[in-house]
Amino acid sequence: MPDQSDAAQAAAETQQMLVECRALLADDHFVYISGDHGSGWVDKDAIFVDLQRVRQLTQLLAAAVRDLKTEILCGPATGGLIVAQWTAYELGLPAVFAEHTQPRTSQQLRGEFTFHRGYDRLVTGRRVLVVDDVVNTGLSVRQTVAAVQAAGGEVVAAAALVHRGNVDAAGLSVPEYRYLMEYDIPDWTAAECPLCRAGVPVNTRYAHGQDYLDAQQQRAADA
Ligand SMILES: O=P(O)(O)OC[C@H]1O[C@H](OP(=O)(O)OP(=O)(O)O)[C@H](O)[C@@H]1O
Ligand SMILES: O=C(O)c1cc(=O)[nH]c(=O)[nH]1
Repeated sequence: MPDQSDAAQAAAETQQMLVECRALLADDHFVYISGDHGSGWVDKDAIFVDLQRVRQLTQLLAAAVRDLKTEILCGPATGGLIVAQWTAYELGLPAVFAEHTQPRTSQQLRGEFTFHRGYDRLVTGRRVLVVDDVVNTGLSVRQTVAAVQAAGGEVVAAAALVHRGNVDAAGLSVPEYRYLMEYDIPDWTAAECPLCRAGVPVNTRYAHGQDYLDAQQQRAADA
């Protein structure tokens, strides 16, 4: 376990890098992959285009998980895949990814994460670290954990660059959960969203706003 001053230093460095690339968005109306809504968004796409920054962030994450005696890393595609691969490189370990190949439905913005490409065989009997870029409701990590366990892997922990403040290790179904920084911005289920009630337009440039509006239209057409 990294000591507290190292963790505080890593959080400060992470926050500074995310502010520099304008990845921390607030005071708007976003739709998340879980279907929840919120006023903030961690724009990981602004991080991933700068490989020096990805390298620095994943060096910090690697330092935070080095003691876990992991044998292989696994992330949900797409953001988790990128962070899992770069972190694995820093640790000198292999990495695989889970992906959602089922199409989006009018009820769900995406399908479930499962293994393809024979990657299930690479986690069988191994100590696995599940890695995501941002953990919000934890749905993506939980589905990835379930895929690893179904394949006979042992999940030792989950790790992320950014924790949105909504879930803990128990909620992720993992023994330990480590992250570099917390960005705790309000979010709600779609039904309880005060921004919807106030008529604030959904942001369609970032996050999943456009898919949400398309699905709404589809439901109206199906009714
Ligand atoms: O904790 P959760 O509620 O599951 O939310 C977090 C997930 O949402 C994002 O993925 P997203 O589907 O937005 O995009 P991506 O395909 O670019 O990773 C992010 O990369 C995490 O995987
Ligand atoms: O819940 C999500 O989908 C999510 C939230 C967030 O802040 N950033 C992100 O990339 N995904």
